[in-house]
Amino acid sequence: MIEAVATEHIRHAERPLLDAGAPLMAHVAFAVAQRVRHELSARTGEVGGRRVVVLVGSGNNGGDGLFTAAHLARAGVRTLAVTVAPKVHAEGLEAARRAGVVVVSSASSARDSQDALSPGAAAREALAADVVVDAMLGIGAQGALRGAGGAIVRAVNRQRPRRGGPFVVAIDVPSGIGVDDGTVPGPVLRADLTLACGSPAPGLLLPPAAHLAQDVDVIDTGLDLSGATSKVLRLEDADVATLWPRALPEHDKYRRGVVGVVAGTRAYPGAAVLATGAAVRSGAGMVRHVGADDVTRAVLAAHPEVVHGTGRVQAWVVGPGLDTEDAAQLRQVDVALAEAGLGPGAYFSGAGVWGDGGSDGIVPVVVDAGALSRLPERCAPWIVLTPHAGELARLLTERGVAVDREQVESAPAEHAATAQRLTGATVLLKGATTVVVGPGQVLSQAEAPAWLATAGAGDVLAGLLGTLLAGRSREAVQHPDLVARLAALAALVHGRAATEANPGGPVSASMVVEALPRTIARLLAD
Ligand SMILES: NC(=O)C1=CN([C@@H]2O[C@H](COP(=O)(O)OP(=O)(O)OC[C@H]3O[C@@H](n4cnc5c(N)ncnc54)[C@H](OP(=O)(O)O)[C@@H]3O)[C@@H](O)[C@H]2O)[C@@H](O)CC1
Ligand SMILES: Nc1ncnc2c1ncn2[C@@H]1O[C@H](COP(=O)(O)OP(=O)(O)O)[C@@H](O)[C@H]1O
Ligand SMILES: [K+]
Repeated sequence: MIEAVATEHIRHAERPLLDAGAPLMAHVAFAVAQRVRHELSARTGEVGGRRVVVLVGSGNNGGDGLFTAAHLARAGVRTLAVTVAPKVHAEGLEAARRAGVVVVSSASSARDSQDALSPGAAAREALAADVVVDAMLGIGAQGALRGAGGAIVRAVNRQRPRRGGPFVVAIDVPSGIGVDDGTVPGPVLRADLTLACGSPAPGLLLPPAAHLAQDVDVIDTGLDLSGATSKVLRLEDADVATLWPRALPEHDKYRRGVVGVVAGTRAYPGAAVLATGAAVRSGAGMVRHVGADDVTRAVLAAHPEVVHGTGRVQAWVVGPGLDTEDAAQLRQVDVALAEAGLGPGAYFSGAGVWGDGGSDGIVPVVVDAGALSRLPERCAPWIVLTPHAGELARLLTERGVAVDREQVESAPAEHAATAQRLTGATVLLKGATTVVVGPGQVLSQAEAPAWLATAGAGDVLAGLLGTLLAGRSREAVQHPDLVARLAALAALVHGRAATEANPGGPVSASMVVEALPRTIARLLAD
């Protein structure tokens, strides 16, 4: 599991080390220089004589960059440091100059001096380099990258080819991202490699900034972050075996978990086929489908093991392909929501109301697509909402927070957290990076290949999550912390199955369903 702790905790953890004189910046610079040398040699076959441009800001991130430049120059790299602020880290500057780094300034105050380089010219230098080191801003960033740095990045972004071009290494974060919320308030140089100092900042895991950070590695600076409370988590493949509901010899099909799926209409039978198929193929003990007869016929033709009609379940999946005109189906959605412990109009007033939780009547529910409009005013945390950005915007607007899809996409974590607060439910917001917010928890998963943005993929995710919640139904109700993790687990496996279905190429939702059993087996064996 990757943990990105809020930058206030990083600051707090740095303090005692810096007060004790620990050479953190020297350590970071050495590690960054090592990686740059490694990349140069892997990409060009040599280190000496290659060209590196280091973009240097006013704070300690710039200091990291200047000491990195000094190391590289000493290794024979032709190193140009472009400062983007009038004042930069003094010792770093001296070290860089002493080592033979060519230092020029793009800051507006330096424009008339001999060592000045216009942002346009600096951008050309950067584009011609083998490696660019982005050391303009770290966790001290406030708002959009301003001044010469912003101008250089805009110019580079206009001309940088999609493939080829310089390899960009960001120190700590790509400069100018929202370090705690993952927003992208202005120009940012997309990094091919991000070397986080001590701990990744939350913005490296949260979209849309996460898409600009790509490959993230952490330089261990010895920070003690054990007291950090505010964080973003990302599950890794190694976490799957710990969280997955195991098939045990003493389990019969009921104990393995029964998933009830209320999905599909005559207009959209495919959603029911995909959601039930995903539930079956991810290992549910039994899957029941509730819907019109001809929809069930389509379901049974594809998955004969599905059982038609209602009965006891350990988790519900409601909403994929739902017809909001179908009164019978909507009634069944309301029944499922009522079985979560909170019927329409009911209020959740603390765990005590539900005794020890996990009694037969209380089961987790995945609420997708058409069923999102049936939510009670307050939900238990074991109700998991699975909207995409457009659906989340609608849900928030209905609850008095008027936002559109673009606003949700520009700050997904914030809007998912608002929805979590307003509903009480756990919220899984789908996207290229999927964000899950439960009470006091934020997780982010980025396994999905871009090919997964295809019709029906969301139905597959809902069915898969249904199996996970059914398999750990009681625990999910008794320990709601588990619910957000299971939702993130579903997103991880969904993304991995999409890759496994056709590595590097197009996938259909049905192909993802097909790939689930072998993907899960591989992840459990890892
Ligand atoms: N964690 C660890 O173990 C270690 C961490 N270390 C490193 O320290 C870094 C944090 O350093 P930091 O505190 O000096 O902040 P940093 O981001 O360099 O610069 C802030 C300065 O930038 C400016 N500025 C702000 N916003 C701006 C904007 N939008 N556009 C333009 N300018 C803007 C603002 O100046 P102002 O404009 O206000 O005068 C402010 O003074 C951290 O990211 C990591 O790299 C290592 O050195 C050691 C081990
Ligand atoms: N750009 C993308 N890259 C990777 N995965 C994506 C991207 N966009 C969406 N997805 C994933 O594809 C699925 C689409 O779900 P959804 O929009 O509900 O589709 P549908 O309603 O057709 O089933 C979600 O799991 C989402 O996380
Ligand atoms: K940076």
